[in-house]
Amino acid sequence: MSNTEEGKGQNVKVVLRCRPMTPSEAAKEKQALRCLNEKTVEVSYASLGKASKKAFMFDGVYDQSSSQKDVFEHVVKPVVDEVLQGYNCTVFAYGQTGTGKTYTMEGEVNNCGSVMPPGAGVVPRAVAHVFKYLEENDFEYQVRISVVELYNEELSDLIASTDDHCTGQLRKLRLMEDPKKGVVLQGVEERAVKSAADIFSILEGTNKQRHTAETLCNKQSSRSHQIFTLKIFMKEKTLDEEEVIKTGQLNLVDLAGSECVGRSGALGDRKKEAGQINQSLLTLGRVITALVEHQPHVPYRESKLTRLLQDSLGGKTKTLIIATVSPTSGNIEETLGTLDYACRAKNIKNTPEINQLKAQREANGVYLSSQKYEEMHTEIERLKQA
Ligand SMILES: Nc1ncnc2c1ncn2[C@@H]1O[C@H](COP(=O)(O)OP(=O)(O)OP(=O)(O)O)[C@@H](O)[C@H]1O
Repeated sequence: MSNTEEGKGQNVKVVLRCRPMTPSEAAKEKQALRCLNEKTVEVSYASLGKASKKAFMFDGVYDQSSSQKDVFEHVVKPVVDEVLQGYNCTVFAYGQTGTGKTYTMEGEVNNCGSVMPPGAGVVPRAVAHVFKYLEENDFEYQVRISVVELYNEELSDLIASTDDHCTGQLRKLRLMEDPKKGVVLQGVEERAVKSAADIFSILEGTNKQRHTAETLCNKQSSRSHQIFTLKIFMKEKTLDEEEVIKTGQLNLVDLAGSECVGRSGALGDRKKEAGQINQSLLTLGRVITALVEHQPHVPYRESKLTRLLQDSLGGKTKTLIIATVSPTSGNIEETLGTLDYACRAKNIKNTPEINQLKAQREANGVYLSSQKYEEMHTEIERLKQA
């Protein structure tokens, strides 16, 4: 994602990751997916009794042999670097249940220290990369995180719920429209953190919280969305001793399993699927269609997920989608659905802006208007004292 495209419109970036076969799949199923090169995948399937093949192109294709480190270094690290430059960025994992969304986004979160375990996914690696950068550079910074779960159109604050000492009740949140900030999560806990280790220990708590609640209300992880947000405020001095304030926000989203939607649902057959499907995921599909087809109305307001992530789809945020698929012939219909969906999403255009301000970019950073500078300065001071 290049800075030169700022303000001009930039397509959502979409990469594909295919997980390995499990031993039982390998014993009885055929491989239906083949990576032809680093950007193209070919799928083999039967259509009307005839063997067919179809190729799909993405901004990157990661096959069964790709490691967690490969995916982070090639695809996500450049996005995190943009956040450190003062952009808002979102990374979504989208795909059928069991195809590796949680593995890709979280992977092994426990035991992450200065050396990442090979299984560590996007979240711990992004966190470690952010703090390495902040600690290596000599400037003031503030980092705050929130962890929110969306299930059945109900938003819960997983950090605040952890403080409720395992009552099994999740702290509910409301979405509100703020005239200045747009859609905000009223009362969400944005926890100030001083190190990557602080975040890893919070995530151990939120994961436990999620599992406790899951057992109590018989929730399936494949039906809930999890949104991890990291906000960074940085105060730097230029060579001329001028103060520069940058802020960046990174949203890392592990979506619900896409089979909850079904292909007919994504096309708008609302009646048939009502009550069974995930409203947010269904609306996400409709929002993508509306944006790609340049429809006059984009139905962001029809679900909480799309309201929350409105800026990531057609807005000022830089967005990356990691579509995950299974390689087996048994999952071919879902795989084709994911590939179609992900290909369409490549056509969404965002118009990234630094901090959503008309900031002037110069060699040493981002210069803000004095009024905005004062606003941000006050906000940083407020956060420090909180
Ligand atoms: N690239 C991969 N390499 C090795 N194992 C993987 C990979 N992707 C997924 N797996 C394994 O496959 C299983 C399912 O993965 P995961 O739970 O991440 O799927 P999911 O898409 O998040 O499912 P759900 O929608 O139900 O939450 C896990 O045991 C995971 O460890």
